[in-house]
Amino acid sequence: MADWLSVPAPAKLNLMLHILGRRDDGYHELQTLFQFLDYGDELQFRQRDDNEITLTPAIDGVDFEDNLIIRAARALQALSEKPCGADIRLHKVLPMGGGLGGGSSDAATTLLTLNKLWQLHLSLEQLADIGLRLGADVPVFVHGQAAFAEGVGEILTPTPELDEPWYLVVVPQVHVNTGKIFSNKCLTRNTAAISIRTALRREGNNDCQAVVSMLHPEIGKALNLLNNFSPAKLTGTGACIFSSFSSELEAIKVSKQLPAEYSTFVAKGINHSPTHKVLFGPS
Ligand SMILES: C[C@@](CO)(OP(=O)(O)O)[C@H](O)COP(=O)(O)OP(=O)(O)OC[C@H]1O[C@@H](n2ccc(N)nc2=O)[C@H](O)[C@@H]1O
Ligand SMILES: Nc1ncnc2c1ncn2[C@@H]1O[C@H](COP(=O)(O)OP(=O)(O)O)[C@@H](O)[C@H]1O
Repeated sequence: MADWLSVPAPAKLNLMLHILGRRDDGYHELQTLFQFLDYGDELQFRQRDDNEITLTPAIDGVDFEDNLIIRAARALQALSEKPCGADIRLHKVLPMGGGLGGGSSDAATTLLTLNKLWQLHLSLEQLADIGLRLGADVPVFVHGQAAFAEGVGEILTPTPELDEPWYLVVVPQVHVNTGKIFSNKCLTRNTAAISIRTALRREGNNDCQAVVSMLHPEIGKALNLLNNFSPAKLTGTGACIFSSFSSELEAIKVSKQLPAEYSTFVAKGINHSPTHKVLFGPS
């Protein structure tokens, strides 16, 4: 029996998120700055000689074939001429619908790992194209580099020069439906394009913040509270919010001053995905 291979699926933050317009297919043109966190889910893979894919444990409320891990595995199986299967274990840490990209990161880790185990020799570009069909955020996890993203999130310019602070992330106990935020009539959709240089100065906002705070007042409340300590922003379409700090200690200190009912974690911003470090070695 083959050995288990453990591979991380990190979270991401959207350090800014501007909505520039809406395309004919309903998707929105964005500008966003992605950075990874040294915090996330963990997947374990064991190759099988038959065509079976197993996944344990199941995620509550997500059907087996709808799980992005299974959808990613199926997409690669369809491209293989020989039988290829895998047993997959998932240690889920990231909140679902939290704007931390957990599902997309799980999918990207699955694409990268099975491409290697099944010796499919697909390029990162090919895997990112497959990933984009699973979700707009999958390509950045496949490429594994902090990046400024345009289009619907698939036109990526790596930003290795981004500073790597510590973040305090607050996890409101709310599930935000991304589609509902993008279809809300109050959403701002006409922000002027900015340069990467401006984004790297962390001057951008999150255009979803007003609508998300209106639909989920508890998120607005958490933003106001965290703003008392350090400027706070929403990641993606929420629900999570974050502030940056120059040290881990400072972030922990603020987390201890928040009401006890707030669920929080502290993590470091990183420009290179730990998934790539495990699968391809240090860059
Ligand atoms: C906007 C971001 C920023 O990171 O939000 P989060 O999901 O991370 O919060 C993501 O790109 C989201 O990516 P993901 O969550 O994979 O969204 P998808 O499944 O591709 O799309 C969900 C729905 O959101 C809308 N959508 C998504 C992305 C986009 N650029 N324009 C859109 O209008 C579409 O209605 C789509 O049906
Ligand atoms: N492996 C997975 N992990 C998380 N969510 C998944 C997964 N597979 C499918 N989903 C679905 O994708 C939705 C978005 O999940 P997630 O990526 O965690 O949130 P977000 O895009 O807000 O960061 C979930 O609500 C769930 O229905």
